[in-house]
Formats: sequence, C-alpha cells, structure tokens
Amino acid sequence: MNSCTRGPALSLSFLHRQSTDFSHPARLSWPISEVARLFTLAFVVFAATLVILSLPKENFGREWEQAPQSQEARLVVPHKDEREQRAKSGGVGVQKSLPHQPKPPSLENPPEIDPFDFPSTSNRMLLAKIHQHLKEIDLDGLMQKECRENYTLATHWMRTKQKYVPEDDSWEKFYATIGSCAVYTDDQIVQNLLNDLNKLPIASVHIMDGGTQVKFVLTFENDKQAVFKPMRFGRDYETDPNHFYFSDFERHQAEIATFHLDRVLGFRRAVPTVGRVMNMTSELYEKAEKKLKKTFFVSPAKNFCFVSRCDYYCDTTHAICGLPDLKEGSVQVFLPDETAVPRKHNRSPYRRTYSKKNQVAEWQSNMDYCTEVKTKKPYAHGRKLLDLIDLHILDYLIGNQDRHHFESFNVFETLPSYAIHLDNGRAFGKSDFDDDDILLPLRQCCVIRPSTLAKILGFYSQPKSLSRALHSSMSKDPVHPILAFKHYPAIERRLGKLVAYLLECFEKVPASQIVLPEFHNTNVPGDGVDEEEKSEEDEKKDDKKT
Ligand SMILES: Nc1ncnc2c1ncn2[C@@H]1O[C@H](COP(=O)(O)OP(=O)(O)OP(=O)(O)O)[C@@H](O)[C@H]1O
Ligand SMILES: [Mn+2]
Repeated sequence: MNSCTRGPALSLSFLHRQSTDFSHPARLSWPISEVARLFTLAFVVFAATLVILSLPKENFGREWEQAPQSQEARLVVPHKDEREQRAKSGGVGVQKSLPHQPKPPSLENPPEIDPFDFPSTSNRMLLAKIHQHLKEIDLDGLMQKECRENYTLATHWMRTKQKYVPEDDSWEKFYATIGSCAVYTDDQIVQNLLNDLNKLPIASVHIMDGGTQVKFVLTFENDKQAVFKPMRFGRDYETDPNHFYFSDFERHQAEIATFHLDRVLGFRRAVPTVGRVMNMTSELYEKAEKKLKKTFFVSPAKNFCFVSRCDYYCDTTHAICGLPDLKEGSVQVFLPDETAVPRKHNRSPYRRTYSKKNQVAEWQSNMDYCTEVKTKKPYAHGRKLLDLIDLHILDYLIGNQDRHHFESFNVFETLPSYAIHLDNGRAFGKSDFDDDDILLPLRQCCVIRPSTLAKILGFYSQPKSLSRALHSSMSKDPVHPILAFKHYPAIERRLGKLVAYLLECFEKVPASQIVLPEFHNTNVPGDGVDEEEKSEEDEKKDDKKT
C-alpha cells in the first residue's frame, strides 16, 4: 500500500520540479535541466548496455550451430527412455542435479556381479589379416632396438657427474631408478612406494599451485611429497554432456586406473598413483596450511567439507565433503624437484582447440596433418612421434580428450627424452562414447612402436583380455574397485576399434614403414634430439582456455 502511493508521488514531484525549473531564468534552470538530460542519457546508455550484454549469448548459440563441430556434438541427443520420461512429465523433463558424494566404495561390501559378463569383441578375421601383414616383420628383433641406452638416473649421474643419489626411503629409491626409457622399471620399488603413499602419516597439506582444479600437495613425515586429488563423485558418474573436455570435473579414480593401464600396456611412463581414504579432520584439516584451513566448514548435513582455492569448481556450491569425516582420493608421488631433475613442457601438435566456439582443430579436418608433423624437428627423428602415438593409444582406451601438453625429463643429456603420461584426471568420463579423433595421430601417421603393437595384439587375441589384466592390477589398490565395471566393455570395444584402425594402416602402407623402433624422416636432415622450444608467452597464449 505504502509503496504504491510513494511510487507515483515521487515521479510526479520529479516532473513537477522539472517543469518548474523550465520557467526559471536560463542561468538558474540550466544546471537542473542538464541533470535531467544527463539522467535520460544515462538511462539510454544503461538500456543499450543491457541489450549489448544479452547479444553474445545469442551469437554464441548461432556460432555454435554454424561452427564446424566434432562428432561429440551428436552425443547430446537424448536417449529414448529420456525422451519418454520427458513426455511423461509434460515435456519439461527432469532437471538432473549433481549426484551426491558417496562413501569411499572400498568401505562398502563389494558388488556380487561378474565384471566380465559382456560379449568379447575379438574378431579372428581381423587378427588374421594383421598377422598376414606382419609375416615378414621380426617384432622381437625390432623391440630390442627401441631403447638405445637404458640406464637409471643414479647410474647416469654417477657415470657423468660422479654424483651420488641417496636411496634411503621409497621416494629416493623411486627417484634413483627413474630410467632413460621409462619412468620406472622395478615393480617392488613401486609397490613399496605405493604402500607408503597410502599409509605414511601426513605432516602438512598445502594447496597445489598450477592446474585448474582442486589438488593438494601432501608432505609426509619423512618430508617427501605427493599430489592428492579428492573424490567428487561415485564411480558411476558420467561427464555432463554439456561440459567441454576442459571443463569436465577431474576424477581421482581416472588417475589411479590410468597408472595401472599404462603399466599393463607395458609403457611404464605414468606416475605411481594409489588410492587413500583420508580423515577429513585429522589428516586434512588439522594438517592444512592456513589459507586452506579457512575454506573448511560443516555442511547442513553435518559433513565436514572444504572448498580450497583453484580456477574451476572451488566454490561453496562445489565443496568437497566427507561422509561424515572420510574422503577418498588419489595420491600420486611428486616427481623430483625440477631444480634437480628438470622437465620439458611440450605443447602437443595434436592439441584440441580449448575454445567454446570452434571445436575443430586443424588436425581434425586435415587428414594430411601428420605429413607436416613428421617434418617438425622434434618429431622427424627419434622416439617422439612414437611416444605421441603411444600416448594417444592410451588416451583412446581411457577416453581422455584433454592431452594438451606432455612433459619429459630433461636430465639424460644426449639421450632422447620420453613423454611422461602425467595428468589423466579427465579420463573414464564417458563409458558409452568412443572419441575416434583421439586416434587421429595413429590413423594419420600410421607408425607404431613394435612393443606397443605386440601388447595390443596380445590382449586382443586374449586369453587374458585387457580389461581382465587391468582389473587384476587395480585389485591390488587399497580403494578398489577403482573403475565402474561399465568401463571394461568400453575398453574392449575401443581396443577392437584400435585394431581395426591399425589394419587400415597396414592396407595402405607397407608394414616395414609402420612398425618402427625409431622414426626417421629421410627428407629431414639430421637426427637431432632437439625438443620443440616454446617461449613462456606462447605457452600462456596457447594455454588460455576460452
Ligand atoms: N605428480 C606430480 N609431480 C610433480 N608435478 C606435478 C605432478 N602432477 C602434476 N604436476 C604439475 O602440476 C601441473 C598441473 O597438474 P595437473 O595437470 O594434474 O592439473 P590440472 O588441474 O589437470 O591442470 P590442467 O587443467 O592445466 O590440465 C602439471 O602440469 C605438472 O607440471
Ligand atoms: Mn588436466
């Protein structure tokens, strides 16, 4: 009632004041009419700003529709049962919320189902055709030539610098045995390290700088460190189809599972990672640095939660909560300090656009793209092109679309450095989607390392399938089951497609030019082990996610 009467009264008095002002001499009335004009102008500017602000959204919609799209766009079409559900609810449909954060699955009773209850995808004909192409190829002989010089960091430093590397705990033993061709070779050393990462008391917890999503640096009582990525969702969680690969939530279980799959495939270039159930109070809150501690709170459901600080999803609506006081996560050993063991950060030539508006990078539309890559200095000679193919084979199997960079140790001077399979947190997000673009490096370059080919064909021909080998490796992790079982048929299905793509190469190119222990482009002089150097500025520009 009051507001109704006050509203018109105010506007009337405004008009009245204006008209009264006009009757005054110009000298007196001018400033007030100017105020009115300014007010009108401000109103027009404000209205225009509102209109302009609303424009980009519409443009974005239009651009998205008109822009060339990746095959993934098709994924957003709703499933049949979803369409039926929508029809039932008057066409509106259910707005799905983020799923609740579950208890650590390892604390529940294991499911009584057979994880391998799905049909085999192995195709004998396909396999026979590939073996036919490989008749003249001495796979074992070629494998011997893959790693020219194979030694550990400790041996290398002793030999070249008379420098002694301590081996007093499992971290130091792991660092000392970092190899010139693989991150690790000794399974016992890795197992001891994983046990320690899972059990050793934690001395302090810090927010980790770098990267986009929440992660902590754990410092143990022996002063050694690890990267902790907390669990957000249950094992079943599937990536929101409206999220881009660069805005997808990270999954701690993807880090653990990829470490195992990398090892099962014989790469041994992923960083040892284990699951651990942490006590929110005694292991995280009480050990947290001040700026992290400040972000802890008790939720209305009486669970202890934290927000932390990072670029993506570090806010109250995306808080990470215990149930009530336990939080599972992945614990990954910290690579040795870069001042002692420097690393190179290489930008991938097969990097996606990281743009909301353009989803198709050059390599996704130009099938001759690899011809260009093969002439680039770092890829023209040596192991780097084969490393890139290995990495994409791994990424295809795990469904990781987020491989923008790869790092390599820059410590074995004259020896070529290999790509470390680091940062796999966005894998295993879509169990019913195979992004065949991830395999474009293999399909375009048609080269593969003999040991990788042997592993792939071995698993494809069974008797022990890839998913069974992965399952038994992951069963040793304290927080197993690591993956929802729906990912097992997905891995087998992708393996089948991978073998089919390999056959396409064998039907185009002689096997002797495909299966290579090292790649050498005879049209490019030299066999330098130079790495692609990028200025800091280029890196920053490239990394900008729009
Ligand atoms: N185990 C580790 N040891 C040492 N450094 C690490 C380790 N894991 C990650 N880093 C460093 O931190 C950086 C960010 O980590 P990571 O890539 O996992 O985070 P992210 O949030 O996924 O980042 P982005 O969104 O940029 O991919 C890495 O590029 C790497 O340099
Ligand atoms: Mn990442």
